Amino acid sequence: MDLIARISNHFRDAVALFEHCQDTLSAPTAAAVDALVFSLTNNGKILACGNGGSAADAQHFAAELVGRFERERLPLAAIALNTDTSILTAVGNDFGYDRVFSQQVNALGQPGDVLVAISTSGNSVNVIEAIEAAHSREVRVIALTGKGGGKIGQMLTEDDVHLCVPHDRTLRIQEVHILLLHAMCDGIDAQLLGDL
Ligand SMILES: O=C(CO)[C@@H](O)[C@H](O)[C@H](O)[C@H](O)COP(=O)(O)O
Ligand SMILES: [Zn+2]
Repeated sequence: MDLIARISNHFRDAVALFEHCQDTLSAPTAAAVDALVFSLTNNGKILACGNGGSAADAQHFAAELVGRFERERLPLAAIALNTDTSILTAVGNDFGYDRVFSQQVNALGQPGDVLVAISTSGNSVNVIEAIEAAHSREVRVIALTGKGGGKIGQMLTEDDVHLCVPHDRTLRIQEVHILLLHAMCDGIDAQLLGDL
């Protein structure tokens, strides 16, 4: 296959997946927005975490909440748990990489907070342990997964929101995840500031 055809296939596959997710994930994403707005307007905060590309997504999302999305508004309380290299290296070195997020959820999480847990496989152990810590601290979980949801899909409660992208390729799942996170930012702004 030539390179242009190969790239063209990425567009075709992504469009098909986006159309499918439009039908299946719009309603659960609205539930995620409600959970985020309820937390943020009741003195809660948003914790976000993930590995690799999902780490980038978590910090991207936190930046849009603390800074701004499309409109000026008050800063919103959000922290990405994958950004502090001193915490990551100290906890990773002293206790193991599996604990790098749960240690921070245990340090920072309060009842009423929300953990946005991002894992395309649903099987990253440090994200799983962060969800366990969130459950033990009455922190609601919004999980962004793919590949059937993995172990994370099995451990979520009915208070949590599961946004599982029905695809097996990490790159496609990540592309939907960033759309979902942007849709959440837009939904939060619409709830707080009114429709554009
Ligand atoms: O961005 C990519 C691949 O597109 C990678 O960096 C990817 O995020 C990493 O392999 C992660 O460790 C995968 O973890 P997860 O999504 O399965 O939790
Ligand atoms: Zn990637």
